[in-house]
Amino acid sequence: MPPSASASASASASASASARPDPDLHDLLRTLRVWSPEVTTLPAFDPDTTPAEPLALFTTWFAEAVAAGQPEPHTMSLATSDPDGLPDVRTVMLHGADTDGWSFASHSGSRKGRQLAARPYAALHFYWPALGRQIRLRGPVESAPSTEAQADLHARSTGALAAALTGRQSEVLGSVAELEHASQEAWERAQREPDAPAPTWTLYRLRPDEAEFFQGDAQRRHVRLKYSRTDTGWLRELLWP
Ligand SMILES: Cc1cc2nc3c(=O)[nH]c(=O)nc-3n(C[C@H](O)[C@H](O)[C@H](O)COP(=O)(O)O)c2cc1C
Repeated sequence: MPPSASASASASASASASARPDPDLHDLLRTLRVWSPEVTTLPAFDPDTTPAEPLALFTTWFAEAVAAGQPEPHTMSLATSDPDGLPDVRTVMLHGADTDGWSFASHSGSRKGRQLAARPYAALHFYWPALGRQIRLRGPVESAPSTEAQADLHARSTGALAAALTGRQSEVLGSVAELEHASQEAWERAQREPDAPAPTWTLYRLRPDEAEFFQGDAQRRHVRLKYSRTDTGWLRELLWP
C-alpha cells in the first residue's frame, strides 16, 4: 500500500475508534472467555448412557445446575414468531416440565400471547454457564385449562399475583407514575384477595418435537445430542459442534 493510502486508512480507523462509545465494547469483548476453568466446571457427558427420552435428561441436568449454584436456572428464553414469520424472543420462568410438556405463564393479550395465538409453535432455550450446558426445545404450544392457570398463579408469591393483576402487558405505557399507581392497586388487591382471578393469565405448555442437549468442552469438542420425536418414541443423534 502506498504511504498516503496507509496514512488515510489509519486515520479512518482511528476516527471510527474514537467514534465508539466509552467503555470500548470491542476491547471489553476481547477480555472475556467462555468455558473458562475459573468459572465453569465442564462435566464429562457420555451420550451412550443417556435416557431414551429428553424429560429424564432435562430433569437430571436441571438438578445438577441447581447443585452447581447456577443462578436462576429456571429462567429461559422463549422464542416465538409473528404472523409474518419474523422471530421474537424474551425471558420467562419455567413453571414445570412433565410428559405434557414444558410450561410457562403469561398474559394472553401480551405480544407473545398474541403471537402464540396466531402461530402456536415456539422454542425454549436454557443456558447454564456454571456447567457449560445449553438446552434447546422446539414444538407446538397449547394453553392449559384456565382453572389450572389460576391454580398455578395462586400457588405462587404475592408479587407474582400482583404482577399478573397489573395486566396490560406489552401495551404502550404513558408514564412511570401510571405503572406505579396500577401496581400499587394490584399489590393491595393481591394481599387482600390471594385467590383473585387474573383472567388473561395463561399457562402454556410446549410439547417438544425436538430437544438438544449441548455439553461444552474446553478443547471445543462439544457434545451435542439431539432427540427427535418419532411415532414410537425418540430418535437420538449426535450433531457436529
Ligand atoms: C428473569 C425474568 C423472568 C421473567 N419471567 C416472565 C414470565 O414468567 N412471564 C412473563 O410474562 N414475563 C416474564 N418476564 C418478562 C418478559 O421477559 C417480557 O418482558 C414480557 O413477558 C413481555 O414480553 P412480550 O412483549 O414479548 O409479550 C421475565 C423477565 C425476566 C428478565
